[in-house]
Amino acid sequence: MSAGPKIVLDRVTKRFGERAILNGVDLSIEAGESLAIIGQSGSGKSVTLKCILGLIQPDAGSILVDGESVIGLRGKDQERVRAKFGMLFQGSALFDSLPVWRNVTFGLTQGRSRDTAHMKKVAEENLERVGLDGKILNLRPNELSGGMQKRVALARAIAPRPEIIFFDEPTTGLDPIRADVINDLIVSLVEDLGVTALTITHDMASARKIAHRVAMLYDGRIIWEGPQDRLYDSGNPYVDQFVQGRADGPIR
Ligand SMILES: Nc1ncnc2c1ncn2[C@@H]1O[C@H](COP(=O)(O)OP(=O)(O)OP(=O)(O)O)[C@@H](O)[C@H]1O
Repeated sequence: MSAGPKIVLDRVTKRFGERAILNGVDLSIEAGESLAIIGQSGSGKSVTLKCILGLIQPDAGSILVDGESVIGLRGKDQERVRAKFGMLFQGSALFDSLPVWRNVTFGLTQGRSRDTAHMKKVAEENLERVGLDGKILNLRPNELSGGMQKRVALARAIAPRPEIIFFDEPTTGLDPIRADVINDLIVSLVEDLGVTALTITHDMASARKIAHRVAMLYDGRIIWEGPQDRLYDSGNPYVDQFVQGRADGPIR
């Protein structure tokens, strides 16, 4: 493993047809760091994430994970890099046709049944880590509340013990109290498991709580980054307008 940053994006660009979405994104995330990317709808947060995950190929620039270029990887190399990643999807993305325990262990078994007793135990351990009781092992996700589904999705994301976890809008769809419970859980998981975390969100309370550092994406670039406690005191008019949700300001 390299001693440098865990993830580095250098002048990453991506256009779809005529539209330049990423226009030279530079970003560096240290091992064990939690970084949140904020930005308007359509600013390219998900595209950035997909570029790192290898789901979208950037047009130019480089993306390194542990010092290794991840652009254009295929086959075994791609699998090896993807094994470092865990993902909490927006909306949880659980399989309603599978019981909770199979959802949680999905990344370990790829959906194939394998040593049921052992996998149930693994699921129970991971559910415990997110504050859920083993009694829900055999329930289907659609029998659970949105907050519980989010926890099950978190348990699934951590079950393979990834080195890097991506959180895509982790609090979307939750009321402020349940959102805060999820934020607290994410903070403790990141600390306890020592993972590197990258979150994309429009929820400022979540960004401030989850992240050590926040970066704002605007007009295809990272226009500001700083410690989370500077978010409301950034001195940057774009960040100010965005975090305060004002209609007037430099953002059109
Ligand atoms: N595969 C694609 N083909 C064409 N356009 C795309 C594709 N993926 C994303 N886009 C466009 O790129 C822009 C940025 O999308 P992206 O999903 O990254 O925004 P976002 O910042 O994550 O927004 P939100 O906060 O609403 O999720 C959007 O205008 C979107 O329509």
